[in-house]
Amino acid sequence: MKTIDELLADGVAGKRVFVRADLNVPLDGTTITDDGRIRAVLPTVKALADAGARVVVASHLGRPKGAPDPVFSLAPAATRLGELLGADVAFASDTVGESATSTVSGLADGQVAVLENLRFNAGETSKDDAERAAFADLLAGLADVYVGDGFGAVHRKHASVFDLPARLPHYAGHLIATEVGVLKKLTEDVQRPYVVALGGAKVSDKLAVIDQLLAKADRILIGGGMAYTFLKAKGYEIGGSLLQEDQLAAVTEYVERAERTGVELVLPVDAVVAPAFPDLKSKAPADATAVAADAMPADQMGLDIGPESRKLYASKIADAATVFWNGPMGVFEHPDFAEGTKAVAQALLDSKSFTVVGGGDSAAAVRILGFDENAFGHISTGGGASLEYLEGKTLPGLAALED
Ligand SMILES: Nc1ncnc2c1ncn2[C@@H]1O[C@H](COP(=O)(O)OP(=O)(O)O)[C@@H](O)[C@H]1O
Ligand SMILES: O=C(OP(=O)(O)O)[C@H](O)COP(=O)(O)O
Repeated sequence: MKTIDELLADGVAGKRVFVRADLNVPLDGTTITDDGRIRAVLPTVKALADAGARVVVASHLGRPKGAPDPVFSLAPAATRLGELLGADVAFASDTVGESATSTVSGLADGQVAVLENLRFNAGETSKDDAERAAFADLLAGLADVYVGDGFGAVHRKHASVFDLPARLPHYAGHLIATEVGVLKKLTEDVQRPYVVALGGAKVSDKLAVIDQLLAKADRILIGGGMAYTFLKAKGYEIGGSLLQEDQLAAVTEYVERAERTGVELVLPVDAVVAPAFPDLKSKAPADATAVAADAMPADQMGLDIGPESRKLYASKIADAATVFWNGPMGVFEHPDFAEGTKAVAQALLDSKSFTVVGGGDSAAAVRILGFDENAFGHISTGGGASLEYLEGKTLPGLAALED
């Protein structure tokens, strides 16, 4: 894989360089609540701009449905990128249309532009190769060189991640090079006990990775939204909690396989429940109570691991040599459901292990809840991406950067 250092050594002055970033930041309206992913791509954008490139930054944000949707505009991220760079950043109000074309052709050497959300175009995420290729052709028209630096999206076979690099000279940016460098160590030479803590809301994606992780980790702790599919599979009432019905049989098999192979698969013994999903804006009290995992009322939903689970998970992390954690244990954005995530973050810091925290929301949670991000071994900008890398999968966005 060629890195940006080679590109810079060859000279990029005057060239249009397409930087596929992951600027998928958490938003409260148009306010960015954590800008970690924007800061993470700064070294690449700055190095290119300083070298006189015309830098075209592109990203997805959220999961719009292949058409423009103002809720998912990248405009706030473009503004923040400009503030962090200390320079004006142009913003194109579309991705491959008139605004993008004129914005890119108006760039002077050393200037930066951000395109509107890639996922406003159905071709970006299409499963149809031809539809993706057609969109990648349009993107390729905007640039001379491609730099892949959106680590959080390298597990997606999307046009800007997978198809576009094939059409342009391509290089890995600083962020991807750093992320892969750290995660590679966890696949090659992991110190044991190796504990993996999983949570979050992308339940379907994350349940699927357990299949491979069972062969790699010594202990897997299950929290967040995915816990309830396990509890349901045990026959428990889970009320209105998140449920991945089509994976009930798979999780039953995971539990059996873990028992057979001596992997500890640890489930919550209690949960913090409430009658409805909390208001994350007002943060009004949510009528939360802690109940045993096998006593969840049918008219409530599980929104965090409970106090006994917090102690249990901390004890399972305490003697680890390596911990990989992806996915908040609960709806940490609301104070009534943040304790599980806080307890796991604290347990990582209290252990003497090498700690890796992965995922946009997990990394944001660590910072928003007041932990010192530098106290962790590595904070990865990708959750699904780092998990799939640790599974040993070939990631489309990394394969596409190979020579
Ligand atoms: N029990 C739960 N029910 C619903 N949402 C949850 C639950 N636990 C955690 N979450 C949500 O999971 C989200 C993060 O999930 P995800 O995107 O999978 O993590 P990451 O970005 O770290 O990979 C957070 O916004 C949090 O509110
Ligand atoms: O937030 C992301 O992934 P993550 O939640 O696994 O860290 C990436 O931006 C990828 O987004 P996607 O899961 O909508 O493809």
